[in-house]
Amino acid sequence: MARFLIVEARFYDHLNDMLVAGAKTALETAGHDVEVLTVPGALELPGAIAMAAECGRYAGFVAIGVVIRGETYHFEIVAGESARGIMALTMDGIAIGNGILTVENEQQALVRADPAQKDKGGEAAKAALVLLDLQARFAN
Ligand SMILES: Nc1c(NC[C@H](O)[C@H](O)[C@H](O)CO)[nH]c(=O)[nH]c1=O
Ligand SMILES: CC(=O)[C@@H](O)COP(=O)(O)O
Repeated sequence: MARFLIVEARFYDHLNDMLVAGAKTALETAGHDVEVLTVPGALELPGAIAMAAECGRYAGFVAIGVVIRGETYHFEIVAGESARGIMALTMDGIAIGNGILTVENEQQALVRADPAQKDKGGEAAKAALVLLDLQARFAN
């Protein structure tokens, strides 16, 4: 049993609730403990995970967020930089599943967030579990 931290960027409440529920179910079904931390937006996710990783309390992380394209270049910044930051932490050996949706509209997000449909929160949690297994396999 390990302790996981779900870090959610709470930008769209109803979509977040579904993504977090899917992630929680996947982790708890696998027998792990879960805590949830909330940050304002997807750009805060990598920094928050980096800070939490420092304390050594968590075996792995799931980043949850929703970025919906607007009218400006902001979408590219938020979508690209949040993914880049999480990938950098992953390359440092931290077990993180990326559950940040980057979509054109709310309908696309709903289908992907819903645990009964694409369940991207659960998918991200399962990715974190795989990375945690790999950490153990390659530890010496
Ligand atoms: N537009 C979206 C954002 N933008 C906010 C940023 O993530 C950040 O919180 C702000 O720039 C302050 O640093 N965040 C999302 O999660 N989703 C969006 O669609
Ligand atoms: C992430 C986005 O594109 C969006 O939330 C911001 O919208 P806008 O580009 O219309 O300011």
